[in-house]
Amino acid sequence: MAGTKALLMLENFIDGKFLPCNSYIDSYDPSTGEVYCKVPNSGEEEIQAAVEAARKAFPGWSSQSPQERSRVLHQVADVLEQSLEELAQAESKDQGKTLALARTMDIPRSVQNFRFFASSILHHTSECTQMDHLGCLHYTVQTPVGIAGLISPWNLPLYLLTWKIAPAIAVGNTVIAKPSEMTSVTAWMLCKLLDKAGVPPGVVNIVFGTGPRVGEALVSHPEVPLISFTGSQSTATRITQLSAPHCKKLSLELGGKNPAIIFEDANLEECIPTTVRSSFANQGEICLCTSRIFVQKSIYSEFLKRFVEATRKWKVGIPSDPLASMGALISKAHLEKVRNYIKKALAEGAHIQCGEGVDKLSLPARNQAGYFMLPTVITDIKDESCCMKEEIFGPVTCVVPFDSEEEVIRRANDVKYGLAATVWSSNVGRIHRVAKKLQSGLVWTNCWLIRELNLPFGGMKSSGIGREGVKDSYDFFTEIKTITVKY
Ligand SMILES: NC(=O)C1=CN([C@@H]2O[C@H](COP(=O)(O)OP(=O)(O)OC[C@H]3O[C@@H](n4cnc5c(N)ncnc54)[C@H](O)[C@@H]3O)[C@@H](O)[C@H]2O)C=CC1
Ligand SMILES: N/C(=C\C=C\C(=O)O)C(=O)O
Repeated sequence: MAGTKALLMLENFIDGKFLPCNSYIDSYDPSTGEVYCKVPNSGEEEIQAAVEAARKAFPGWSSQSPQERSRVLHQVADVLEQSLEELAQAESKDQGKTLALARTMDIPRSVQNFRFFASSILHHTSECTQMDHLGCLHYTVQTPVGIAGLISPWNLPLYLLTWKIAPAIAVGNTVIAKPSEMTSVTAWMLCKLLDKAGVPPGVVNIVFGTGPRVGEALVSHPEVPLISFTGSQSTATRITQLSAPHCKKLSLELGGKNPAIIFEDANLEECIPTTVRSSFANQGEICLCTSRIFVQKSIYSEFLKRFVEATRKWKVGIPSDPLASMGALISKAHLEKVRNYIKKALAEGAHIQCGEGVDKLSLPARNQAGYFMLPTVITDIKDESCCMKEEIFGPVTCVVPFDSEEEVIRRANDVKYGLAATVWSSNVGRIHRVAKKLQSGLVWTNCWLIRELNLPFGGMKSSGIGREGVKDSYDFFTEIKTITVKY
């Protein structure tokens, strides 16, 4: 038809070759609501082909020296860096995030992921003990597990996919990755760059499709001894059930209901802009985003006034708008899910200080069908509300007062999640004391999202199992063995 744009057709990448699929899934541009891409709707057949390719490549790749694998990973980082703009444009169009965020966060961090593990792989040491009285020496060795199954989400597509691929292949595994069917384009673009970077065929295989179909085929495959997953708790439960008969190694990085705790001695000049960003960055679609803000009563009114003013300046716009702080949410269904939480809050008697249903969102005509909403601040809401207990994963945050340190720690911990938290105070003793008592795997104090890749990343309680980082990822993607030598 006249004016019909050609759809972007993705293909699976198996054994270093692009292969078509016999059925496809529509993939949407979140800023327009239009189908612009077709993603392979793969299944067991494609997973079996990927397993055969990964199995064939494993001996060669795992026997390479760390130095050689490091060299290849640096080359992957180089080609990603050279394609930064193209990748950023694609990520923004596919996920709905602003182009500015893709340029400054998503793609640079994808590059860093490869560089980081290319370096760290050269510095791991093993352990050794002596039993001289028995004439024994004991030492450990760590070897790659084999074929790593990697399942990544739609919120930080290339950023989180490479956070799994890089360590997995750095230690000598081969991988089968399944990105989210909603954001598959940059993974497909990565495949095109792997050959250029000298990654041997079969080392990285990317199979596209839905979770229940191809995701479960990957999770259930007996030759895939390990699954690294980031996404929702419900899916993690399913993956755990399916992998249990095979006793697979699992890393589950799940969601959060992250508190910000703001004491009366906080530096509000720093706290407010950072807490706006921690609440609404990437449309609030980051597992580390703040969605509960506890403010000490003596400064509650001042904080709320200034926080609402600052939130109203957090501009929603089309992703290519250089002035936009926030783009479109990932899907129509997700937008409705987030909006329903706001309706539930209103039904419980809460107040909407700004955003959805209060302020007006103006968009160009071609973006009216896009999945946009305003950053929304809810107050006068009870701790028992679903908006204070459940992961909304959108640009919605609740602001509530508290009196004492003991009270706020109890309330902040009173959720099933335990991923991240921020604490704001100029009293360093209080910072250490509160941070230690919070049930969170990550606590940022007087800041947010300053990432130290060398240290463990992950959550407790329903926020997941396992950690990722230099030693944690190395230990996860390898099997450790203790060898005793009697002399
Ligand atoms: N990073 C995080 O913490 C994320 C949390 N979420 C939460 O999950 C909610 C639902 O988002 P979804 O995209 O549906 O997340 P999801 O957990 O269903 O999807 C994440 C990945 O898992 C795959 N998957 C889904 N079902 C599967 C199955 N049965 N077996 C194997 N793989 C499967 C998906 O295809 C995707 O690649 C969000 O609203 C948010 O609350 C979603 C994405 C990221
Ligand atoms: N796992 C997620 C974010 C990780 C961020 C990082 O490693 O810096 C998520 O949003 O699901």
